[in-house]
Amino acid sequence: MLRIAIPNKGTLSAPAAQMLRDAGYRQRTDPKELVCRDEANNVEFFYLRPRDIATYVGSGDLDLGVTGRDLLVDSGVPARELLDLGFGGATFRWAAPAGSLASAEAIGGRRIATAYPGVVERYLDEHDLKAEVVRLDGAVENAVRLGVADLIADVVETGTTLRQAGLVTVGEPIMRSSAILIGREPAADSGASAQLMRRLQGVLVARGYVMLAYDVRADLLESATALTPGIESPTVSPLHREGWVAVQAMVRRDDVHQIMDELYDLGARAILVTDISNCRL
Ligand SMILES: Nc1ncnc2c1ncn2[C@@H]1O[C@H](COP(=O)(O)OP(=O)(O)OP(=O)(O)O)[C@@H](O)[C@H]1O
Ligand SMILES: O=P(O)(O)OC[C@H]1O[C@H](OP(=O)(O)OP(=O)(O)O)[C@H](O)[C@@H]1O
Ligand SMILES: [Mg+2]
Repeated sequence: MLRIAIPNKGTLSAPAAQMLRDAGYRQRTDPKELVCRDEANNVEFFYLRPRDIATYVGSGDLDLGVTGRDLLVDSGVPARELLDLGFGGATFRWAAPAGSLASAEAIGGRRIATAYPGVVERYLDEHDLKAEVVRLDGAVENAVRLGVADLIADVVETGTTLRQAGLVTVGEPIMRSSAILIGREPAADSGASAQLMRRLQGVLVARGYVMLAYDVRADLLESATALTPGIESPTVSPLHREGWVAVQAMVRRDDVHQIMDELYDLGARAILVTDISNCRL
C-alpha cells in the first residue's frame, strides 16, 4: 500500500485534500483524523505538519508527500520534487525597516530572524556571506521591532503582514515556493506512485484548460484551427449543413475569452466552452 503524507493544517492543508479528492482519492471527513485508508486505490494518507513531511519522506518511512518547496529546501533531507501542484504559491524574501538595508548584499554581519534557517543558510553559503541566524517558530515579522533581529527572511504572499509590521522587502526573492509532491531520492519505482502522478497531472490539466467547440465554414478551417491548435490536434467533424464543420480543441483557460472573440470575428459560430473535470493526456 502506498503511504502518502498530507498537511494536517495550515495554508496547504485544504487545497491538498481537495486536489486528491479531484484525483479520485478518499480523504478524511473529520479534521481530527490523522490517518485515512483508501482501500479501493490501495493508498494510505497520513496527516502531518507540513514542516515534518519532508522528514518522513526523506527517511523512507513514507513514500510520497505534499509540502511546500521552501519547506523541502529548509529540511535539507534527501527527498526530491516530483510535481508542482499549482497551489500554495508564495515567495520567500528578505524584509527590513524601510531605508535600513540598501540591498541583499548588505545582510552580511546582520541578525536575521527566520523560521526557515535551512533556506537562509543555503543562501548565505551560496553567496559567501556570514550573518547571525535567529531561529523563530512564526510571527517572525515582530522580531525587528522587538529588537532580536535587524531583518527577517519569511514567506510573503500578499505582503499584508510585512506592511502591518512596517517592513519592506529587500532585493529579489530568495526563492519561489508552491505546493509540490515529493518522493524519495533515488525514486521508489512503483506503479502506484506513477498512477498517482498521472492522476494529479490530469487534475492540473483539467484546471488549466477548457474544451472549446465551435462551427465554422470549411474554407475558414485553417485560420480557425491556427487559433485553436489543441494539445495534439483539433477534432474536426462534418456538419449536416453543407460547407461547414464542427471543431473541438482544448485551450488554456486564461486565453479562452480572447480566442472566442477572435473566432467570432473570423466567422465561427455556436462557440461553446465546457469545463474538463479530469483527463489523461
Ligand atoms: N500566506 C501564506 N502564509 C504562510 N505560508 C504560505 C502562504 N502561502 C503559501 N504558503 C506556503 O505554505 C507552507 C507553510 O505552511 P503553513 O503556513 O501551514 O506552515 P506553518 O506556517 O509552519 O504553520 P502554521 O502557520 O499553521 O503554524 C510553505 O510552503 C509556504 O510557502
Ligand atoms: O504576505 P501575507 O499574505 O501577509 O502572508 C505571509 C504571512 O503569512 C504567514 O504567517 P502565518 O499566518 O502562517 O503565521 P506564522 O508566522 O505563525 O506561521 C507567513 O509566515 C507570513 O507571516
Ligand atoms: Mg504559517
